[in-house]
Amino acid sequence: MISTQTDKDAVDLSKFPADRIRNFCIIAHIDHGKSTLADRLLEMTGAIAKTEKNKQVLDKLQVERERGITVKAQTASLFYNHEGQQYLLNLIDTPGHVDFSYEVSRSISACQGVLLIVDANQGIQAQTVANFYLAFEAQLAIIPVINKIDLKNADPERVESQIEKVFDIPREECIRISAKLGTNVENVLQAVVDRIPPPEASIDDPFKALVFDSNFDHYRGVVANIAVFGGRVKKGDRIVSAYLGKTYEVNELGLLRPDEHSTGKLFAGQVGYIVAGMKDVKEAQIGDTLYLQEQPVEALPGFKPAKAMVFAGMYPMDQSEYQGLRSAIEKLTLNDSSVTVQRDSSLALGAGWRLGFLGLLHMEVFNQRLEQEYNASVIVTAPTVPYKAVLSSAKLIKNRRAVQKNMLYIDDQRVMMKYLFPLNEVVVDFYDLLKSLSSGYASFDYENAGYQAADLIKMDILLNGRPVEELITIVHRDRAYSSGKAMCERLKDSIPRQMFEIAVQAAIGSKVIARETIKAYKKNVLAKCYGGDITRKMKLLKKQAEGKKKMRLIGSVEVPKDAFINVLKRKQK
Ligand SMILES: Nc1nc2c(ncn2[C@@H]2O[C@H](COP(=O)(O)OP(=O)(O)OP(=O)(O)O)[C@@H](O)[C@H]2O)c(=O)[nH]1
Repeated sequence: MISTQTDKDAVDLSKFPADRIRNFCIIAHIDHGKSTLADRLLEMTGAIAKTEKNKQVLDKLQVERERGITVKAQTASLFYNHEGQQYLLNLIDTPGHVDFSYEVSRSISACQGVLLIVDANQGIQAQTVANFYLAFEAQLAIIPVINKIDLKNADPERVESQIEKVFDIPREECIRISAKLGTNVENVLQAVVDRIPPPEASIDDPFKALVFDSNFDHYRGVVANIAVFGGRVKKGDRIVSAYLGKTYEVNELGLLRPDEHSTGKLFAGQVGYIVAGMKDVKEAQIGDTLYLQEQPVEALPGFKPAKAMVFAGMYPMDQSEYQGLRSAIEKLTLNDSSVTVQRDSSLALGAGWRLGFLGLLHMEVFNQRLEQEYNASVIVTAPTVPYKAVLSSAKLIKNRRAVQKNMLYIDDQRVMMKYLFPLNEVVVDFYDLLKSLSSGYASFDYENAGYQAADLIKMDILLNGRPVEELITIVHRDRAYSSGKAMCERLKDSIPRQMFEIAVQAAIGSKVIARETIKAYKKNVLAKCYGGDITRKMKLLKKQAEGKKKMRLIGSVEVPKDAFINVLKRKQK
């Protein structure tokens, strides 16, 4: 699969004191070419062979290759000869999408510098700005790289002006490259050595390492990626995780090139992986500090657990698949500690879970991985965002919509605007709408601005006067009517006629705001079967009985399971 260099067994890490190490990551807006540049850097330093097969080497997951996006940050150590010296360059590839900015920030905490990639045609986009600030606030050296200069409509001049204006970085510092063709990529490697400072880490200090990523391996348990901030660690050492205070023995450790390459030890300034018998990624929390049992140190600052912002119900398509889905979700969350899982059950969909994600793409990727890697068929309900409810008898608070915070002209064609939005408005279809309204030109990023009071109400859906628990939604008062009406219409289309009339209503408190009626209809499956064929009659009756099994009874109304799925499921794009 991935061909690695042949001298890989001959690494003497003690030959790399901290001053000949550079730890950096590549940050950019989505699709600006991070993974392509990473591939070129790997090729040029001999970590991988130059073949078509090695496209997007750092994007290991199937979903990453299919969607062409990076979800999980990957790390690779590269050896680079510069002016007669050999350097160890630790490259951390990072995801570009908003949902994964948490992964970017933890990768950044292991680095001293970043390559900030900007597409020569598209120029600065929303995540270019968001990622720049993550690096800027962490006081990292920032090397602006203008990529895709081979494109016919590339305009590196204009992008350099944007970089000067928005980030206050002199245009002379920009490196123009084509990651695809390899043009000027050598200059990027030189700039990494010349402009990024080495890690300030002394081998004489006690061992101290930052966990910046972790994966779960079925045979070895947790494989944690660490940046060694001081001292040294070797196989057999007893280490402690500062957060949980648990002690472990180091079973294996080494470099990622990008495949694991066991070295038996790691020194100050180096980045690598460590296996120490941890059973769960929650034992190797991102941002946690590791130290030697006999040399306790103060934990590194800035530990910040990931926070779920979008929640959705997940149910097996059929309850007989519950165990299988449970084990698939467990396995997947073993690798992704940012997903929260709570058991849930629904009258309509049976037993399932309520899962929390960093954002919508994160949720979609999780779902796609469940289906692709675990062959699970899942019903995903409409996503919701967290609310804080103040229970009071009457007073509801003033309606708040998007509020403009500021505006900056990046150049004569582009403007950057900041708004305060209710998260609920953003997570569902805002991004798609923005993209289609702007013919794909606008880009968007968001960060959590905390809870804000809003005029939200609980909306019930009633079937013949009986509320259906799983269809309760929280809506903005202004949207209640349209969303109630849409839900009633979708239910009407999904519930078959029955022997009595069915009222489908949306209500707020005791007030009905929308109604659809399903007319009575007596379905006699035998009507067409006059004559004597008894086996055919039996067959039809059996089919009808089977159909009934797929129904749920709400009051006296039989509701097909599909109806819930149709109403609860997010609209397919
Ligand atoms: N013409 C041209 N295309 C490029 C260049 N670099 C990357 N691309 C193309 O741009 C697209 C996106 O490149 P990726 O490397 O996947 O982008 P990315 O930034 O890693 O994307 P995410 O990981 O999803 O954030 C791919 O189709 C690449 O082939 C370049 O220098 N020139």
